[in-house]
Amino acid sequence: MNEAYISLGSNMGDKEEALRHAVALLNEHEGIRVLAVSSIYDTDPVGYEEQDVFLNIVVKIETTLAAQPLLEVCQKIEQELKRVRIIRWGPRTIDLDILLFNDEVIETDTLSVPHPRMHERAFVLVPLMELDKAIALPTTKRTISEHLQEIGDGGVRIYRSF
Ligand SMILES: Nc1ncnc2c1ncn2[C@@H]1O[C@H](COP(=O)(O)OP(=O)(O)OP(=O)(O)O)[C@@H](O)[C@H]1O
Ligand SMILES: Nc1nc2c(c(=O)[nH]1)N=C(CO)CN2
Repeated sequence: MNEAYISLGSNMGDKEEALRHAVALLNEHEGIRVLAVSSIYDTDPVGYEEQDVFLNIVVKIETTLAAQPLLEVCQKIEQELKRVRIIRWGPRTIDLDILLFNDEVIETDTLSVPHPRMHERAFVLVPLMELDKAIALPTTKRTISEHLQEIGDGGVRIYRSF
């Protein structure tokens, strides 16, 4: 059995509904069980700033899937939510990123784990910290709380519990 952490973010339409739907779809997959979900956080956009605020969460899962098939499930969920939203209620979006997969370091054309930008993103570290403070990145050998101390909380604030 593998253990993984996935970051989910949404900044269009009914963001909370998109997060809840994506978590339900993950949990409905026969090879995936959602073990824990962080609170929902309100986060200012990082990178391209001329866009709406995000809601972000992190989930902890156990899975019989290897990392690459797990990525494919995440991408299918992204497509599914985009497709449904566009048809029914206009554009919506959701992003799923694999943060950690066991304590493995994976570097392929399609997948980098740990996610290469996770340790510089408060919208990832703050919710992840809620689930597991002590976990260390196999690349930097530093804990989530050490990385968070370095970058600060970035104004990330709790929106509500999941
Ligand atoms: N750990 C990972 N989790 C999810 N996708 C990954 C990961 N590592 C590499 N990728 C690749 O990244 C691509 C997704 O890129 P996308 O344009 O959605 O990036 P983004 O989510 O906007 O930005 P960022 O990667 O900085 O969060 C996927 O096609 C996937 O193959
Ligand atoms: N606050 C926040 N900013 C972002 C996010 C996100 O999920 N939350 N995702 C991005 C691309 O993956 C880029 N910027």
